[in-house]
Amino acid sequence: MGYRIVKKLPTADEIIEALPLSGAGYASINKHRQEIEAILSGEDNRLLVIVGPCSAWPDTAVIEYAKRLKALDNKVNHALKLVMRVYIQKPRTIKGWTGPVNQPDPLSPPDIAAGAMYCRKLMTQVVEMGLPIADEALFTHNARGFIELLSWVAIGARSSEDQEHRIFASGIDCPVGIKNPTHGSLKIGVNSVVAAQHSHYIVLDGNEVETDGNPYAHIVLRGSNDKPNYSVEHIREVAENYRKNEVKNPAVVIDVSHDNCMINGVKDHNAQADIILKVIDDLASEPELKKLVKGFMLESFIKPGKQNAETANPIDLGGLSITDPCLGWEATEELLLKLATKISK
Ligand SMILES: O=C[C@H](O)[C@H](O)COP(=O)(O)O
Ligand SMILES: C=C(OP(=O)(O)O)C(=O)O
Repeated sequence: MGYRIVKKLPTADEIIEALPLSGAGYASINKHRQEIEAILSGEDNRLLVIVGPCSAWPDTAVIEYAKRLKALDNKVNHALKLVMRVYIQKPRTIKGWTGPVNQPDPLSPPDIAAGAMYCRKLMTQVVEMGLPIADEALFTHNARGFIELLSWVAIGARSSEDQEHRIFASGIDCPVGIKNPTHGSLKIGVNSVVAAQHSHYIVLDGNEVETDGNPYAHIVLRGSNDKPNYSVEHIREVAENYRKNEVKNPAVVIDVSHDNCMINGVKDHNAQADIILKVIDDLASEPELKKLVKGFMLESFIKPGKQNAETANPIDLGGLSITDPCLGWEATEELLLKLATKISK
């Protein structure tokens, strides 16, 4: 075999038993999922905003961010449904740190047992604060113990055409946003949504299993090849593909980070705020498309920008991203207050 066993890991049951979630925590997840489903189906007119750090590290800064987001939520929840990114697993374009779930200290060697405990503890703490949380379902074979804690799940741009990820999305009881693939085809992005909305037969724990199909699967536009895809034309192309495929609960979320915030080949975290406001303005004269756009995603942390964990000396532990650059807290707060006012008019 082309691998070596490093050590035995705790089972998902052992991790859950060591770091349980309260009954109130589970009840709040159910309520958040239902509210997000109501936004996606058009019953609730609020905008879904998935916001938070690119990667959930370090835990102290993530908790500090969650406290600030919770306080802001009290001011904007009449107009916005905030969901915090607690992203514990990171895909890479080629290679690099794959998130705290595998390496809870990015400056020390991987330690998956410690990573599981770090992530479950962090996620349960944020859920117990009453905030809904989101993560990318990247390592799907390793999902139990984390996936139940989420109120919104992403399938990433590098995974969206992958059959295992589509089928995984079809079998989870949680709204799932599927990114357009990195090469940008919106037709393939919509195909992924259609696949996730259908049921599939798979092998699971030695059983033949039929998944239910996920009626709340929707596309997330994140740009491609250094170019944006949040224009009215791009949204119209999704709408046409949705119609042809009779997609249930047709919805689009626009991720204003990633290739959507590229300026001259570099991610400009500050551009995220302007893009959201521009999309809202552009949609004002497109009532049908406006109905389709149910929300936004942005990458935001306490401090603006990013640092390189390998070269930073000393590393900043106060909420400065070690993966994609993030909008800082002050700019995030200003943007979300402005957005809530703008859409309430
Ligand atoms: O959101 C994070 C990154 O865009 C994604 O993980 C890829 O990162 P990389 O291009 O730095 O590898
Ligand atoms: C990696 C992410 O996005 P994408 O899959 O769009 O690159 C992310 O949202 O953290």
